[in-house]
Amino acid sequence: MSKQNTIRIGTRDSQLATWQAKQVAQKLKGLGYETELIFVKSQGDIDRTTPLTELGGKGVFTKALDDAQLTDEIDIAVHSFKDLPTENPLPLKVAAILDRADPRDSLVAPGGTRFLDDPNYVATIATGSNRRRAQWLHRYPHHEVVGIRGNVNTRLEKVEKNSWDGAIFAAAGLERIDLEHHISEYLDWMVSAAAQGAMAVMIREEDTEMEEVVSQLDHDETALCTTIERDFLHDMEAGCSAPVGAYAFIDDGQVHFKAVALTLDGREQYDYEESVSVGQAGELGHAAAQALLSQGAIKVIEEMKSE
Ligand SMILES: NCc1[nH]cc(CCC(=O)O)c1CC(=O)O
Repeated sequence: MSKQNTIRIGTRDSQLATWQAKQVAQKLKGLGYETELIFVKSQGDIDRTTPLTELGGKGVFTKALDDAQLTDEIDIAVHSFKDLPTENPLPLKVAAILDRADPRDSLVAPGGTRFLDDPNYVATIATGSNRRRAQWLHRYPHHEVVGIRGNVNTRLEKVEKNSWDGAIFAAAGLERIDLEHHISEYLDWMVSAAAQGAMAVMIREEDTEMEEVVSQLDHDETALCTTIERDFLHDMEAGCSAPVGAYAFIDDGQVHFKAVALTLDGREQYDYEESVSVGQAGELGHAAAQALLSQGAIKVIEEMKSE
């Protein structure tokens, strides 16, 4: 790739996706490359009402970008890594995983969070995610969880308009577009989605020039942690809409990993927690899936498959 050629960066057109693509553009500029943004609408963005679980699940947000890449309309695509299916049959690959932002889930509660302390109050919480729903109901079995769809901005609007007590958002999504003041509480007890808060840059598999360019953006520690998380998700064979969480972080040469799988109603929860040295961490995601499946989490997967 000669530096005078402009790198065409494909992105969805939501505010968050645009912010993320601009971040990549800025980093590439810092390395001396010219870039241009190309906006691509995904089915998930066009149809904003059908629940994601019914829209065909896997890849509803990524397919349009994949197509644009395969037809050479764009050179690279910027994705929220958690939106990328763990299996990819296309001749495309992730060439860089960027330094992770805040991985946590957060609660937006326009009327405050005091209701959380009242064991008799039947709160209504909005989320479109089975993972968030199941973990919320596990902790607050007397609450009601309702579905919500849309990008970060439209979901926030819905929370302001409805009489729900709260809605759950990825903290990174709100922070990136300067909406973190809406966060009422960080849900430190909730296990995040695999790769939440991390961005991935995709290239065409054969594009060695782009690979050389983009791999300069890769962040070793984030790559290791998100690989463990996604190995776990993959082995749970549960897909992106499964009530499964996974989070790894590195501290002082140790990888700390937490994984969780729940039944959709949140009544049963299977937990895994392990710390190993960085050099030993390669199989951690696979080991966690093995452990949880043999403890009975196979039930979670069977439930997902019958949905
Ligand atoms: N599910 C959509 C999605 N994909 C990535 C993010 C936020 C940014 C990230 O987690 O990297 C969000 C919004 C959310 O979950 O609230």
